[in-house]
Amino acid sequence: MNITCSHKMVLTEVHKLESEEDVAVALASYIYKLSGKFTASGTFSVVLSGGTLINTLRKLTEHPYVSSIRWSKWLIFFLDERVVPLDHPDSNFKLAYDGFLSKVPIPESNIYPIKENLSPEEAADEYEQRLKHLVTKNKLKASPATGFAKFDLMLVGMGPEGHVASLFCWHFQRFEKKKWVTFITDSPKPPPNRITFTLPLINSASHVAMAVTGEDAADAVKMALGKHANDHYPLPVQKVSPELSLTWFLDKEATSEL
Ligand SMILES: O=C(O)[C@H](O)[C@@H](O)[C@H](O)[C@H](O)COP(=O)(O)O
Repeated sequence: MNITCSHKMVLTEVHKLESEEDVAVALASYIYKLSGKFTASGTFSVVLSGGTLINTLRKLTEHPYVSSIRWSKWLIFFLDERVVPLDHPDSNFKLAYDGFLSKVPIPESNIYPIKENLSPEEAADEYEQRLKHLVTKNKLKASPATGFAKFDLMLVGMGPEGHVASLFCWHFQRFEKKKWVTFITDSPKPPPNRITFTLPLINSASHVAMAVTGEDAADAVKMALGKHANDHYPLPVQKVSPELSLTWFLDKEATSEL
């Protein structure tokens, strides 16, 4: 494991693990400990990505975690979402529900999917307004540094060309400074219509865990963590810098270019 501090004093830990199974085991243990810390005195707000991340969470649905986590204190949000009905095969909510949420006792009222039957722009605005309302009602913390909602933990996956959430390299959404949630109608990863948290919202979180596995990710991992990291036109993943800690969970294939 490597530990470094960036200029923003973000603690960055890199766990280089042998296999995807080891990543799932290490991620579950990390989330369990963080959940214990937050739920001892309040709620634990968790933001989920789509993609392989949901399957990587599988250990949380098993012994010992399934019966020892205080699930009733968890609040669930979506880092990005495809603008499709919630029961559509492309929906991140459906993916998360089938693979994780239906297997743990988080109250339904603590889960915040996007609203259906809206355009991408309307869906992004509606989600942003809902987050702002939750901050006003003190159900979500706010970052004193930025005023944006301050989620306790974001669980983030990375695409092979270094995208996170639905913030893609050559798309302007990655440069958004004011909005909390924005939209894209030409996502290079299908389907095209999506909403996504913006970087300022992601970077207002307390903790971010990046779970990345497989050979496809190796080049982007090298760009982000290698000795000669590309600072000229950084990949979206290189701009992830939460308030307290950034923890990478990588398997052998993902670190093969390091
Ligand atoms: O809706 C989505 O597509 C995801 O939220 C997306 O941002 C995902 O996390 C990355 O593309 C990594 O996906 P994989 O883990 O499947 O490589």
